[in-house]
Amino acid sequence: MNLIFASNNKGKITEIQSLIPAEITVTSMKDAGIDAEIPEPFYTFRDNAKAKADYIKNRTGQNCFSEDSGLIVPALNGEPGVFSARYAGEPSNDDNNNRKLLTEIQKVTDKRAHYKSVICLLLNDEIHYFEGKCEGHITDAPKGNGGFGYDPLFVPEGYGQTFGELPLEIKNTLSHRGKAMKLFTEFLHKYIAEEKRHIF
Ligand SMILES: O=c1[nH]c(=O)c2ncn([C@@H]3O[C@H](COP(=O)(O)OP(=O)(O)OP(=O)(O)O)[C@@H](O)[C@H]3O)c2[nH]1
Ligand SMILES: [Mg+2]
Repeated sequence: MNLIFASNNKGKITEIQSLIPAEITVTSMKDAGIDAEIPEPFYTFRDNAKAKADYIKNRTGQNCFSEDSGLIVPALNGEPGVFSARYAGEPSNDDNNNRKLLTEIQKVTDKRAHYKSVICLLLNDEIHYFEGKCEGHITDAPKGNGGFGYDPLFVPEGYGQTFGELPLEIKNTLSHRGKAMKLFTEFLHKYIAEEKRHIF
C-alpha cells in the first residue's frame, strides 16, 4: 500500500517515517511533485488535517494522509493551539515561536501543556481520523537539540528531560504523534488483512 503524506514539515516527516510499518510506503509531497503551502484556515486540528488531505487527494486522486498538530497551554487560553506553527507570525519559524512561548509562559504560574495530533486518512472513498495527546509542562529555558518545534521547551509527564533531550525512540513511545500513529497503523493492518481475505 502506498500513501502520500501531505506535509512540508521535515521533523514531522522524519517521525512519521520512523513510525510507519514496512508494508506501507509513504511518498512525500515533494516526491509526488507537489510544491505547495496548503492553506490551513480552520480552528480545529481535525478541519485543518482534512483540508491538507483533501488538497492532495484533489491534486493526485491518490490515497493520502495528513497530520495537524499543536501545543496547547491551558493557562494561555489554549495558545498556541492550531496556530502553533505560526505563533510568532508567518513564515513559520521555530526559534521565534519558542521565544514567544518563553515570554508568555513567564506570565503564568500554571506551566502545564499538552501536545495534540490528529491524523486524517483518505483511503479510497473513506475518511478516517486518529488522535493522540501527550501531557507535560513548559520549562524556563530551552534544552536539547532533538525533535523540532517546541520540543526543547516541552517536558513530558513523568520525565525530567525535554523532548529536545530525549531520543526519538523515547519520544515516539510518549508523543501525541506516536499515539495517533499507533491507532493509524493498527487500522491499516486490519484494512490490509481484510483486503487479502477478499483476494484469496
Ligand atoms: O516541538 C514540537 N514537537 C512536536 O512533536 C510537535 N507537533 C506539533 N508541533 C508544533 O505544532 C506545529 C504543527 O503545525 P502543523 O500541523 O500545521 O504542521 P506544519 O505547518 O509544521 O507542517 P504541515 O504538516 O502542515 O506541512 C509545528 O510546526 C510545531 O510548532 C510540535 N512541536
Ligand atoms: Mg501546517
